[in-house]
Amino acid sequence: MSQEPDRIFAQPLAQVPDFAFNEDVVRVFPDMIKRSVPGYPTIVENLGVLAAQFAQPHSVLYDLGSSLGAVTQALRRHVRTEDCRVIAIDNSAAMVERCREYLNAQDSMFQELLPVDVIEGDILALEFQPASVVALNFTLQFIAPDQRLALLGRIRHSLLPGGALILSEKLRFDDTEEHALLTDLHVAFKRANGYSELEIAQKRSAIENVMKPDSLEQHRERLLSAGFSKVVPWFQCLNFASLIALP
Ligand SMILES: C[S@@+](CC[C@H](N)C(=O)[O-])C[C@H]1O[C@@H](n2cnc3c(N)ncnc32)[C@H](O)[C@@H]1O
Ligand SMILES: O=C(O)C(=O)C[C@]1(C(=O)O)C=C[C@@H](O)C=C1
Repeated sequence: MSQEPDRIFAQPLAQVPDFAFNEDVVRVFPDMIKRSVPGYPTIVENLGVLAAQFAQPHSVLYDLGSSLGAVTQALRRHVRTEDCRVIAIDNSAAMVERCREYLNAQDSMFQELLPVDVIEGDILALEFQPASVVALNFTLQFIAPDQRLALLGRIRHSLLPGGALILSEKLRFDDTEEHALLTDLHVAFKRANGYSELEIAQKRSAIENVMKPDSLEQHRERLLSAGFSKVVPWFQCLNFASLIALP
């Protein structure tokens, strides 16, 4: 389980392909996401702390778009509620394979962790079981915009009283100046983490067709349309935020 530094976009590419969660990305993903998403370690750890407040006995905790299982590991570090289990799901075979290795390593280091199932599958086709916590940590932005409301509706339907959806996303801003300022500051964050101008530019063109961020207002309105009763932002660092949505 070697972890490599992210150099995926370091060399000039004749044509930048669309970003995909393939084996090359899997190899560098922990480094990539930490150096690309301001606040990522804080969000992940506190997602576990939040989840412990919402977890209900005898229920499922979902990690949707689990990648290498960082959120699942945080859930297992913090949630002690009786008879809960985690279902982690991702449609990238390479991510799922490596995620299982990481979780086996966590199992061998700690006792009495929540049981976990790691499923290779599409969250749009998932039949949800009654859930107390659903985490969508930087996953909804990769779902086609016209599928987002239906997915959130199905999540809302599966949530038990007292549970919560925790949704983290990159944001866009309707105010042009605010959008430009926070985009520039995000570029400065990447530069400070060692990414070159070339890496930043090529990554931008790789993700622009596959990742479509919404504004905070769009998220709030869509969550309310999906049947959630309350939307509470609990974290924002530059143009990345995390929200709690209550059933
Ligand atoms: C930015 S990563 C999520 C990061 C991860 N949640 C974390 O906190 O480390 C987005 C993930 O969503 C997965 N994904 C995208 N669309 C999906 C879908 N329809 N069904 C399942 N997984 C999906 C991708 O394969 C990728 O691993
Ligand atoms: O906006 C960017 O440049 C990003 O790298 C963001 C982001 C994300 O938010 O998920 C995009 C793809 C990678 O998974 C890691 C980070």
